[in-house]
Amino acid sequence: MIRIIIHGCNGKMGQAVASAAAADPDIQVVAGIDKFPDSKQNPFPTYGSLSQCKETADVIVDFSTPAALADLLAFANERKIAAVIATTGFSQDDIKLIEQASRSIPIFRSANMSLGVNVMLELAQKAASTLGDEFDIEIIEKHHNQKVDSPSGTAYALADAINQTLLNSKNYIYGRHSKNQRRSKSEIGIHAVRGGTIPGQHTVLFAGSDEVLEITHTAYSRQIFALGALRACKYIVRKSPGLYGMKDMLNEQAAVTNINSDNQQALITINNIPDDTAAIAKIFQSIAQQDINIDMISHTTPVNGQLSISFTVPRKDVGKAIEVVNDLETLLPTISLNTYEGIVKLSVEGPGMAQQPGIAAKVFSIMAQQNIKIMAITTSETKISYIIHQLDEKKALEALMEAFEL
Ligand SMILES: NC(=O)C1=CN([C@@H]2O[C@H](COP(=O)(O)OP(=O)(O)OC[C@H]3O[C@@H](n4cnc5c(N)ncnc54)[C@H](O)[C@@H]3O)[C@@H](O)[C@H]2O)C=CC1
Ligand SMILES: O=C(O)C1=N[C@H](C(=O)O)C[C@H](O)C1
Repeated sequence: MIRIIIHGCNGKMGQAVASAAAADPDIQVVAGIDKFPDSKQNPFPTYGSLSQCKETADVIVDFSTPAALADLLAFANERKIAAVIATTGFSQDDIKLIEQASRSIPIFRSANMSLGVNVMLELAQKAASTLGDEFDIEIIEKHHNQKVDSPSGTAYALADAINQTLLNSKNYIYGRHSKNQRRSKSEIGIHAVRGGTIPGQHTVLFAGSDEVLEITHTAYSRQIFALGALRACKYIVRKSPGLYGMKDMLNEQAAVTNINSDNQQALITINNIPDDTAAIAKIFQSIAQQDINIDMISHTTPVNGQLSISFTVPRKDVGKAIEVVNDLETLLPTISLNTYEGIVKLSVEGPGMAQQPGIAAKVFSIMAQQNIKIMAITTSETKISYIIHQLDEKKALEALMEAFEL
């Protein structure tokens, strides 16, 4: 159970977080803080200031106002509890304060807790990297008539992400009222619309010659932000001091999304190959000439001028592959061959693996605990593949699935 304090609990978002928390069996709201503590009836103690709050908590979640930041950070630091900061409208000095505090406590900060906007940030960066030099970029955000800060924190986050992709070559222009001059190429225009109850909409518009690309995210309720904030609480509570954001959380959660096993492969190891690239090329050329498809390749570093190479081929082609290697013995007399047909290739993959250290350590620790021997390993940015004996397949898969909660 994670115990949270909601800072700004009587506001629109504070109330949305309280409702989402009530429906989450892993979260308990131990207290709320609000400048107007009596403006709502809450099922948890509600105080007018942080200094009155004596409840013990794991995380403080902030949807309040930038003016409350210093007290919030002092409270979290004194109690040594993590903070999820969702408030927007911070100044550069405020952001420095948050960075400073994150040296002592774990802090999660995001101007937008929804999943969609965080995918949108990446889409906008991708579009900017292709279109940015030739297309004009404008950001339009629409929010309810109670919103105080303008432009929205999300609009800034989108502009910053795009500008970073474009090597900070753009400057921001906020509206064009009374500017009687043409738009320059180096601008990102940012425009805020306020009205009614709109929970939040952001559009990035790439306008080119005779074509326009628009990327739009629409929030239909505040629940998406509340659920994102609770997800952030569960993430930040087990972190060491530092500043974290949605990208860190989503990458970590996407570090391993898939585990596959393939028992249609055989492993071939060629030992004592001369440490000569031409010899390695010759081996793979000969195999290719027989139309044999190779999957994994791993090799040892040379010792005494010789190395070993292991690779997998479809089981049906093992006979052909052995013949090829035997035929090479005249040209490469030192080589010797081992084949293993009773093997399985396991692949552990996930798009966030590239940004997440420790996945290989976790995978192979699990294999070690299960006493499973590893016969070959290859990796890509998003995948670790390795060979084990087929008798170990079931216990390896069960242990991996449990450890990565798949
Ligand atoms: N990161 C995200 O995904 C989202 C962020 N927000 C941001 O959250 C903030 C709050 O938004 P809303 O709930 O719509 O505003 P709101 O005005 O409805 O709520 C703010 C609450 O904070 C309280 N408050 C003001 N000063 C305080 C202080 N010194 N100590 C404690 N409480 C104080 C107010 O009394 C109010 O109840 C805004 O900055 C908004 O932009 C809003 C939605 C999503
Ligand atoms: O104030 C709001 O409502 C919202 N604020 C955040 C922002 O400023 O970007 C996030 C969301 O758009 C709703």
